Amino acid sequence: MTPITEHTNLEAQLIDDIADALVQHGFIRLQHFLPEWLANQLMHEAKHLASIEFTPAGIGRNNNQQINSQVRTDSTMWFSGNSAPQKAYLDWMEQLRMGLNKRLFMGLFDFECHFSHYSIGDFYQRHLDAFKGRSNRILSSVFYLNPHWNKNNGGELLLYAGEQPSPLLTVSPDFNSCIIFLSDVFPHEVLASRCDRFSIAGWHRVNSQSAEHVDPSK
Ligand SMILES: O=C(O)CCC(=O)C(=O)O
Ligand SMILES: [Fe+2]
Repeated sequence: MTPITEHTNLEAQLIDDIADALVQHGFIRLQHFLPEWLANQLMHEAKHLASIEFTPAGIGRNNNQQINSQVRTDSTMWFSGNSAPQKAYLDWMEQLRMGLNKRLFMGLFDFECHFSHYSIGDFYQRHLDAFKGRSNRILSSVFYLNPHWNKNNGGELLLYAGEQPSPLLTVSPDFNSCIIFLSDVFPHEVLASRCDRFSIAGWHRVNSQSAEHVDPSK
């Protein structure tokens, strides 16, 4: 296996493609997003930590986080950056942050993310990750860690165009694939999963100090 210390760089071409897609469509779906060895290590870490470190996902703000099992039932663990695979993922997303700022002047300030585990029957109802002008979350990304996912497993992410009732995009949570979208543009939901489903949900944010309303996400 390739050692985790191997230097990984996001190709300029990939950042160009992401930037172009965000301008044109507001989202992009990517296969083979990370080097295979890194995706594997993240998958193993998620599976290992799921039973010992993950906790029921919260909804709401910092000090007033409530678990609302009507809205979502997954379990999560925020990245601390303490393990090599977490560091490598954060580094990858940092390169994306800088690349997008350079190309699109998005003013992205930082990135935060958590592992998610949806066990059998878990779902996340239709929601927006950010409300226009009221959140510092700008760009949502979901990276998937599920080899051999098939249609019978459910657990698709549905992405909607605004209030439209039928989805714009149905995303199967396939291993090493990723979806990136503008946080305040696309409502989305996770259909009930019929298998264990692992992912990393993350947000590139602008500086909350300069946001009109501060809306911490964790
Ligand atoms: O896991 C997914 O496909 C999406 C998760 C999500 O929407 C979120 O965590 O905000
Ligand atoms: Fe979301």
